Amino acid sequence: MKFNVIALKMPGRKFKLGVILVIAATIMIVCCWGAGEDKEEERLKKEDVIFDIRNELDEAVIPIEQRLLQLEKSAYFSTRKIYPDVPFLMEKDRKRILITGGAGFVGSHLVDRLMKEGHEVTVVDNFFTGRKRNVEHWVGHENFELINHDVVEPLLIEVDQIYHLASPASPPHYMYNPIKTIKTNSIGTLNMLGLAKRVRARLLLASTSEVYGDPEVHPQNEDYWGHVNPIGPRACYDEGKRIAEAMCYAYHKQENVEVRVARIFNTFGPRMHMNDGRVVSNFILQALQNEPITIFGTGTQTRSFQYVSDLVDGLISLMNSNVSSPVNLGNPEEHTIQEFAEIIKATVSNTKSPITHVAATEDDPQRRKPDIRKAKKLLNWEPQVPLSVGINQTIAYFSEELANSHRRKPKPVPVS
Ligand SMILES: O=c1ccn([C@@H]2O[C@H](COP(=O)(O)OP(=O)(O)O[C@H]3OC[C@@H](O)[C@H](O)[C@H]3O)[C@@H](O)[C@H]2O)c(=O)[nH]1
Repeated sequence: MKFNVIALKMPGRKFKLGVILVIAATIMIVCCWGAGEDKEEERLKKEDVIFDIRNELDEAVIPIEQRLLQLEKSAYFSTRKIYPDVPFLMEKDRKRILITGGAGFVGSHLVDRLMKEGHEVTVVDNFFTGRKRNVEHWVGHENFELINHDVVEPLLIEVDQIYHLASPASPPHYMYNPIKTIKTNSIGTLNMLGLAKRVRARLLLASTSEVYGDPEVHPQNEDYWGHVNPIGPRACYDEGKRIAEAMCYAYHKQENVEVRVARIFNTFGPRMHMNDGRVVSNFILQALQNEPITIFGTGTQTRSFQYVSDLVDGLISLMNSNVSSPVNLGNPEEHTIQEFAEIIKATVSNTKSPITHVAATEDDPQRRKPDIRKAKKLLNWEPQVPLSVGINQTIAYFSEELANSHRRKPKPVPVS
């Protein structure tokens, strides 16, 4: 408008100047306009580039985020343990139970049964022959506790019942450190009886058919006093268990401690140690690996084998009974060791193992078969699992153990 005013006031030259100014202004405006357009274009381009980068980043990041989420979920579920079903017991029915040697072969099966009944179970084990893996499926459960402790040292813990199983039980294991075996069965039992006395708990001692030694009475009933060599290689165990029984009855008489004594005959089943050294695990492992089945001596010596679940039933019945005198727990089906080797050979499919004889062991009991009339009458207990069923379960267990141990074996280093 100002240009026009000038132009109007000064016609001629002034008009030209006005026109020039108008043109210049227009050019400026157009230029500025053009520059503005360029900037806008640039901005849009930049936005496009940013958009593209974002898209590419999203494409790369989203799968990573999803994978992380999956990993988080799986870590959560793998650390969140699924326990076997445990019923809720009312306070008056729920017992606090201590199992010494509870990570061992028999002990761990007893743990399973008592946990599944809904009791509070504390395991004490020094892991000499026991293994954490036998009870690891309960670790972390609110009703379960695992204590690494040697019963040779005193222990103070509030419980209602004590199953005292702590002791090596296989001949090569208990002979490996005979002094320790004696200490475990004598001092260990003394400590547990002292605990039972203090907290007014009932104690069940896992004694053994070995208290009958190399028996002159057949089958062995609870009244038989036994035939034990007190200075032989087995003495650490059979005399150890005899003193443990004597201690139980001394505490019972003198201190009114409630005691139960189970004389356990040969027992077998899953969770026996690969290096257990007893006849059942030895023969099965030899047959599975096509190695010679080694009979110690002539093979005419006899044994009667019970499956571990039957023993667990018997132990619980005895603990909860009012029978304070010793009770045999075993399966009376008797076999010579030669027969037993043949049974294993016939049951392990496709085995090429020959049956061989090696030197007899010193003081090996020649005949053993439990008289279980007392358990039948007073506990209404007798074994339920036939030998063939138990053997098949145990073969399946050791096959799996062998497969796992081969998987775990390190690969041989190639020779360069
Ligand atoms: O490889 C073997 C192992 C063992 N045997 C024989 O098989 C028989 C049984 O021997 P084990 O080692 O299995 O067990 P034992 O009967 O000698 O002792 C057992 O008795 C009862 C329990 O208290 C104990 O678990 C254990 O001491 C013995 O006659 C033994 O000499 C073999 O012929 N070959």
